[in-house]
Amino acid sequence: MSEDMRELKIEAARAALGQVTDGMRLGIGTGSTAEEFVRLLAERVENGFSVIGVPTSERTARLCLELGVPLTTLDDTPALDLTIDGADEIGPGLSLVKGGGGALLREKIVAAASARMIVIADKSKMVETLGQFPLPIEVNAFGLRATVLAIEGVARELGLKGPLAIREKAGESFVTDGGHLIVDASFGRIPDPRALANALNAIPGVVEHGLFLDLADTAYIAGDGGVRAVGAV
Ligand SMILES: O=C(CO)[C@H](O)[C@H](O)COP(=O)(O)O
Repeated sequence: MSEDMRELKIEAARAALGQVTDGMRLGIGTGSTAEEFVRLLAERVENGFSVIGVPTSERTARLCLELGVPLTTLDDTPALDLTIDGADEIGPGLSLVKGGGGALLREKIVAAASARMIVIADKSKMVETLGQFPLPIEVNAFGLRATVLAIEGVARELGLKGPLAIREKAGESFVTDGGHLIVDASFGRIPDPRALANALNAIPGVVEHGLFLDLADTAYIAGDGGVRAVGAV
């Protein structure tokens, strides 16, 4: 990642930090942009700021523990004030594609348990139509081939085309924190994300998918001209 790109992620994270107030219960996202947020948050915590966070992945949990950000679980703290997370694509109405880092299931559970969700990203994530980034679909390993066939079936019905790939890491199937697999669907364009989300939700082997609809309230998008807020501020 270039230094300029990292700087944009830090700027977006800094804007989101401005919305965090003392005592908040936070959902803490996953990915390189969310990690810049964790680093900034840790500096505030070191200076006496009191927050408690629910991490959306083991990776984020490790970074928080390393930097001294206090953590809790959703079982102990089931209602959160604010979740701050990155995204792979940000489309119309703050519809999102998430899951590039494979944490979409916990990310969605945490976002849904939060009163508010702020997305932080550099400007490259803004798109007119979702789908250029392959859509991550978390699936149960049991019946994988049947589930892939079912996903192909709903895609066909919705006029979507494009290969489905089982995600791999270091030559092995990638396994999520929840013990599931990820199917990356390269549809290219998803004109009706809601129809696709509903159809995927109806497939038993699909655990969750990376379409985040009606979850994000605000996005801080960093570009050359500074940080732009989209949505409610
Ligand atoms: O959904 C995610 C992880 O599951 C991330 O938020 C998404 O992949 C963006 O990551 P980055 O900030 O590194 O671009």
